[in-house]
Amino acid sequence: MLRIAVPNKGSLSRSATEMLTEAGYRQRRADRDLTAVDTRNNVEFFYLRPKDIATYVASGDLDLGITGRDLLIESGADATETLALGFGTSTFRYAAPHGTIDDISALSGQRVATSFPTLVTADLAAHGVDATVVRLDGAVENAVGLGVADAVADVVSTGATLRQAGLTVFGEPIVESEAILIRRRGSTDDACAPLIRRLQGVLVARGYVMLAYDVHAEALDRAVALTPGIESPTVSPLHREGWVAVQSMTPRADVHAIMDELYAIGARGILVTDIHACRL
Ligand SMILES: Nc1ncnc2c1ncn2[C@@H]1O[C@H](COP(=O)(O)OP(=O)(O)OP(=O)(O)O)[C@@H](O)[C@H]1O
Ligand SMILES: O=P(O)(O)OC[C@H]1O[C@H](OP(=O)(O)OP(=O)(O)O)[C@H](O)[C@@H]1O
Ligand SMILES: [Mg+2]
Repeated sequence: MLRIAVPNKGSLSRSATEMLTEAGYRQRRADRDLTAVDTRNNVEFFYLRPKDIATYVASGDLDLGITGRDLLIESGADATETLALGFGTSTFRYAAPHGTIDDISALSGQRVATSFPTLVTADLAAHGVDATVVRLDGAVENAVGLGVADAVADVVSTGATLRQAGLTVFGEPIVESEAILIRRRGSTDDACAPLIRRLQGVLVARGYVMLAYDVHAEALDRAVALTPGIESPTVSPLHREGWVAVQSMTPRADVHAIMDELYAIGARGILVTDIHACRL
């Protein structure tokens, strides 16, 4: 039976469970459940702290796991990113009170509070900066105001927490993070392939819509250039002389602009439908 690690709480938990449900897997019934067995698909899910997931996957005790890219780097575990999952996006950044530290080199000799000490120690070393890393468990934005640090390095999503604490980011983002699917380094177990393919299918179903329209055959080349699809669009004859019907998978983010352009070249009956599941 395939064994998969899923975040049990925190920012990634709900979206991870939703994505697995969308991929056709049975998930836990209650938020407090720590395991769930999907007998139909022969998969067992273990709900774990996202920070611990890389450790379980690297040891080989679990086959695959969902965690954050920043957490994988912080863990130093022997696991690799297999698939970016498109949710839980954040940046990991340095911040300090406005008008104090505004450059990574200025961290020299200063104290940096973080709950990601491995990641921050490595980044400071990469910049040749000798600073003291203050290890905290969370709420690190308070550390400067309370006097235990001069700067922080933390997850930034909306930036609201930093603003409230009177802190401003500086330097390039240390990590651009999102939820990722991980597996043990060097693992080539074929048993993992169906789950990976299903999650890829969910990403495509979420990222694309099915676009259908009618267009005069004379404008077909221009229409197909706008809607090339993934392989190639389906073109079928219409009863109406000189007209064809086109069906094409189109990136969701672009669909309204593409519909405007299709209309402008004479396409009509333009319909957009969601894709519920997909295997390319
Ligand atoms: N707004 C956010 N706050 C914290 N982590 C976020 C946020 N958005 C995305 N993430 C990602 O979620 C992961 C952290 O999840 P984790 O569950 O450990 O912490 P959390 O969401 O802060 O929960 P808690 O601190 O309550 O345990 C990281 O990969 C981080 O990049
Ligand atoms: O940019 P924002 O949208 O404000 O989000 C970022 C904040 O959210 C997280 O804290 P969390 O709520 O997880 O608390 P914690 O620090 O105790 O982990 C993170 O550590 C930041 O503090
Ligand atoms: Mg947190």
